[in-house]
Amino acid sequence: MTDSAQTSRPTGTNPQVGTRRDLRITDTTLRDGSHAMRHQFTEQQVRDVVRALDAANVEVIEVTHGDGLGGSSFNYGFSAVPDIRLIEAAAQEATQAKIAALLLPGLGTVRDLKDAYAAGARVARIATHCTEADVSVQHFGAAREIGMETCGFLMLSHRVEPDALAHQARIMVDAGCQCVLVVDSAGALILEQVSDRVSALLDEIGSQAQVGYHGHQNLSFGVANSVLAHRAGARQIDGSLCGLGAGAGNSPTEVLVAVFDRLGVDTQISVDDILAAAADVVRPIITRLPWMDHGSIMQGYAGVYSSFLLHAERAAERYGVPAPTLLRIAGERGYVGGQEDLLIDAALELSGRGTAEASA
Ligand SMILES: CC[C@H](O)CC(=O)C(=O)O
Ligand SMILES: [Mn+2]
Repeated sequence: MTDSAQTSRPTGTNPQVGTRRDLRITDTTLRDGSHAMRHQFTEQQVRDVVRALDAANVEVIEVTHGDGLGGSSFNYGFSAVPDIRLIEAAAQEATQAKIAALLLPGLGTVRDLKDAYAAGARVARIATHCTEADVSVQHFGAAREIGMETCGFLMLSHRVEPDALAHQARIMVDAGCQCVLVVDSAGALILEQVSDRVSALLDEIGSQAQVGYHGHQNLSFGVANSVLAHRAGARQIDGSLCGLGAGAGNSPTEVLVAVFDRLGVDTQISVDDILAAAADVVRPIITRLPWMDHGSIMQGYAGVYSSFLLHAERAAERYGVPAPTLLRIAGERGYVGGQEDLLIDAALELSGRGTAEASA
């Protein structure tokens, strides 16, 4: 069966995207991958990866600290090189690709967004927790005003039902968002749980904006979920070379490209070039290859933000407790992005030392 036979959803009316390709794959090696690299990407590495992705004809390349603009901090980990320098370097290397910057309102500011635009970023990806789209309104407005294309990230999308997620997508679109992504931050969504969310979003916003999907591999469903997302009508899908990303990593871009090619879905990305980019450019620079291990599978199982993995491992080592147990607790308590410091409280509790010592 051809893909078009399986797809009955509208593709949205966003005039800026999706005109040439059946599906846009955005590569986030240089942003989500920054978590796995402890935010230590060098300018040369960014140049090399952008050159390879651009040559393979990837249309959008995301470049920022793992936690977005303004993420470089004591809480999230300092970057080796400031975001703006990396964006500038990326924009210099790209001949056809657009550079995207992620921003979490509260961590990054409208000022950061304008600086990113001045450095060459042309796509603004604004991320909020899946129930807090209202904090993104100002940022979408500012991004559209300066002429940036916009995407919205509804993070930890597994935590709410499809209708509630669609309501949040509506808030983003009304604010100027042109594509809302179902973001499976914990790698917790399984098959129909993705397509049901994509369908609900399309019912709500499909006449005005596109819908996309961003997957993680914690339960190993990133690629399969991406196929179902596309069949449900998603027209933008995220991937990362070698799966480099938080938790067990992202859906590997090179696998997505090969799979969609075999399904007859046109991404306009060269299979040979993207395989070479993963094997020859990214694999050699990876200091820790994300994998489905004890901790990251627990994240998928318990529904925990993927970027908590390294924070949990550090707290576990410091207080002599098991990281997977800490992550399970984070899931049970419903911690969200920004609450990384609570992992330290949980580690203290687990170690029997109580939380009072945290401030001692
Ligand atoms: C900015 C935090 C986070 O890494 C965004 C993201 O990629 C996700 O929620 O999956
Ligand atoms: Mn992610």
